Amino acid sequence: MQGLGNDFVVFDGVRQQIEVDAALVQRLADRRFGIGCDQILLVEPPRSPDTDFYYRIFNADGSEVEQCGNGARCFARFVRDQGLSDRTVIPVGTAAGAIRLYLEADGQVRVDMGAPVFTPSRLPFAADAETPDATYPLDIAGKIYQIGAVSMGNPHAVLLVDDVSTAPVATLGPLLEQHPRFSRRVNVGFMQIVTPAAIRLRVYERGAGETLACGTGACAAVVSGRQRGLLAERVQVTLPGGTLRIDWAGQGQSVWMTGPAVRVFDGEIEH
Ligand SMILES: N[C@@H](CCC[C@H](N)C(=O)O)C(=O)O
Repeated sequence: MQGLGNDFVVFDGVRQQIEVDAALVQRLADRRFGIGCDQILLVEPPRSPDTDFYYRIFNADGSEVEQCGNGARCFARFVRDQGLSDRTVIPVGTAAGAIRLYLEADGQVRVDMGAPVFTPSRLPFAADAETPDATYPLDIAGKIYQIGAVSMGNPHAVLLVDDVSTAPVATLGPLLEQHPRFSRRVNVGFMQIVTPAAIRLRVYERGAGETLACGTGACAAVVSGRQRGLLAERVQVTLPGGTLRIDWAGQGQSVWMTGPAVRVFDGEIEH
């Protein structure tokens, strides 16, 4: 499946027993020797009575993580297409808490991603104290960059750039992803503000490298832009793979993400 070109192998772990480990994920995610994907998603039975499913996410490098926005939209499309659910509103448990997926009449999927978290220790990010705009100076290879630090269930660092097309994603991305102040690594967003209602964004993802789109990255960028007083409540986020709509009313409120989710092919894996 794919959401704006951020691609996934999705497993039905409700009807079949599946053991996923890092070696299997790395093998399947390999674009030359495997199927190829940015993340592997696992649909599992619910772990609490207020949810219909449990959603697990593995990066291409084998690491299991807390949240994935584009994957959440694909998750909704998958459980409907596979006949695992006939609902249009689907509550789903994740390692980062419950989210709600809404299958819209026009084919788009809208997701209540929950409220962002700014407390540095909850990303985790090493900082003396939380700042009002959630930005922090960070020394990267001897140069100071001002980054926004936001958790959308998973950790994000957001940098402002003048032009995303020339942003140093391939060089600065990995240095920031592995920065020692982010003890569990971090997803790195490079955000260009076009107008208060439109941004361009590229994301160097933890455990996957630069992807064509990152849903939680889009949410984190809009939240960080709003915390800095630069963005409106509704923002069109243009990523290399397409456009997402992100809505965030402010502190304590859920971030809403709306966009497409596409099944590319079905298959069986022999083992
Ligand atoms: N592509 C995703 C995010 C996947 C997880 C991320 N790389 C992490 O390690 O937190 C999205 O659409 O949000």
